[in-house]
Amino acid sequence: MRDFLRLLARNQLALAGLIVLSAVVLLALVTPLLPLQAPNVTNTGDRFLPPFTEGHLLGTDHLGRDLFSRLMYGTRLSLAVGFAAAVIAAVLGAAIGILAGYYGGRTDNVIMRGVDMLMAFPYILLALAIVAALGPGLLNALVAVAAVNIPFFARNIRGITVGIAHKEFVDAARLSGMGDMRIMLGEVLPNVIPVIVIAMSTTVGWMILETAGLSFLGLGSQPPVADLGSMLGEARSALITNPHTSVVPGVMILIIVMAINLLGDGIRDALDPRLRSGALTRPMAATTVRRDGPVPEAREGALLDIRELQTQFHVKKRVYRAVGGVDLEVKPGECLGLIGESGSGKSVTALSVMGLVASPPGVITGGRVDYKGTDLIGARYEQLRTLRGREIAYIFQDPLATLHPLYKVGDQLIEAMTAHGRAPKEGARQKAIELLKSVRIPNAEKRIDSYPHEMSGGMRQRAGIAMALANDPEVIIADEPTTALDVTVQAQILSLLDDLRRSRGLAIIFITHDFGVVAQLCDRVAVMYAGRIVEEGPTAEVLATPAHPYTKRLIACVPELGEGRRKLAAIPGLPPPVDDLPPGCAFAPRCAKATPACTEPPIELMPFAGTRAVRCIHPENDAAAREAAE
Ligand SMILES: Nc1ncnc2c1ncn2[C@@H]1O[C@H](COP(=O)(O)OP(=O)(O)OP(=O)(O)O)[C@@H](O)[C@H]1O
Repeated sequence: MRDFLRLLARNQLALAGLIVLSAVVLLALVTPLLPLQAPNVTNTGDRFLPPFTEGHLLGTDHLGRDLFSRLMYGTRLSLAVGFAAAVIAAVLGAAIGILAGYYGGRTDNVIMRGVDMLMAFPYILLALAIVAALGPGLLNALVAVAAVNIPFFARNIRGITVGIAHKEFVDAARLSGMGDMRIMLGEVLPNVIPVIVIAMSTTVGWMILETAGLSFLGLGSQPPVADLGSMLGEARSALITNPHTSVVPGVMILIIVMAINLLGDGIRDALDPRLRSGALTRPMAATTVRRDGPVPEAREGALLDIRELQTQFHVKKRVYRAVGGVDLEVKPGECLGLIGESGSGKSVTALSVMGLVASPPGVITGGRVDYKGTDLIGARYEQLRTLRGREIAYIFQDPLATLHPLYKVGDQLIEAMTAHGRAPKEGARQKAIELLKSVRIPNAEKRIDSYPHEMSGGMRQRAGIAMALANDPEVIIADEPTTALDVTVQAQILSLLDDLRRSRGLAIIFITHDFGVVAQLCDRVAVMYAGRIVEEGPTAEVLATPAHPYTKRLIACVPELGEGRRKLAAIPGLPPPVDDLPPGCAFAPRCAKATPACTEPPIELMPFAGTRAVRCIHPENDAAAREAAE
């Protein structure tokens, strides 16, 4: 709540709306206590007095009634009716939406078709029809305004409930024996409340306007009682001769509705974390590049050479240094493992290669990614587009997130092959079947016509690999492609990738948390911590004699079969937040070997034991590694 208020207060327009609305509501609440003239007492001798006449701050209306007093009482009534209508519409609409979305099937059909029928009428006609049936009066106007707004809430909430009703936590609640009502109130409702609040805050202004509209037509508040709409209606005949009688309620309606809308927008932004972080802004086709320093030279012999890569996220005034100067290279036919704790920057490094980090908020602020002599960081979007998928392909952890749920796997494979215009459309289906066979999908001729949801997790992952292979790429970047799979399927996929790189000379960057996978597949391994490479070298050497204390602790965390008595040595503490990295070695606060020198910047990646590199001034196994190297 405190966070929400802080965020709301940061939005100056919303804050202005909040202040104005609070002032109006406060005045409306204390109106009966103020020494105002009676709002409904007529005095025809004082008709149409102009504003600032003595005793009448805003003048008088056509019956000589004090406009200031009528304005205050009218505002009170309009606000009460508008808010009441909003609450009624929100409660009933949300209840209808939750019931329809939760039960689905026939219940959903019957309820939503009823809602559709209500929505098929122009809303003002519907409101007029309801008031005509119930008779004019403020209470009936309230019922009418609430009724015409119920479908808006019902549709919104139903849509969200449909998504939530099939989530795992709802299934878990069902399995724990909870009844439908308890699940709806305890599991679904808390998840839709922010949406209800947002919808209410943005619609309450309409409802005040709609009530004012009905009163203006004489169907809402009845004389002599004033609300803002009826005041406008009564002032209609004197619009030209005595404009102040209409300007006074008109300006008040404008102030209230503007304040509510500004506040509503602010509430929506503060409640939605994606809007705050810029995640909902449409990302650009390629990551923004803002390199201030010199661009490093590429090294000889590498197919893909990442040099001093720096990628940051700029969220408002905060800078998240997700990748802080990463150096990696991979040669044809080589597999490089990239390992590190969650949040260490592995995925952002991989996505930066092809400019796939969402901008905003992502920005590449330095370094070079060299592919066959081309600097991909500085490349134009058109150039990146021709290379994406065709020369450098990705395999992601969750194939469901990359496969389109509405298209058959085969069609998606064919699209991947023909998108770059390399493969002719004829014969593409046959090639797709061959691709599925090459990734060992059984019964590929039939499976090509399956939708992603009809395949098992392992099959989908293989289909993802087939898509990555569709254009015979030179480099594959695999971001934890086996984390979600069981060990047998994982082993099959790893041996498949191993075969492919040997037979096709593919270069693979394999991102993982798992040292077992690294040992099985990778020639070399790079260990990442807090956005930097802390150790790099041939896999067997790094695993046998880890040089960085972090690598050593990371390996010690891996359980070993048959070593049930060994105590797993968890690393104390947590990685540092990337928007507040410590100076010097980022691992120092968690390292048993740390000395004051470790906290003095900078600590470079230094050559170690011939073939390796380590970013540490007190490396482990120093002597052993040197001996092994000799
Ligand atoms: N949109 C964003 N805004 C701010 N920070 C972000 C954003 N996206 C990623 N980050 C930060 O960048 C850092 C690196 O994230 P990244 O996804 O590369 O980690 P990772 O090592 O791949 O983790 P995992 O193994 O869990 O996938 C993290 O600290 C993350 O919080």
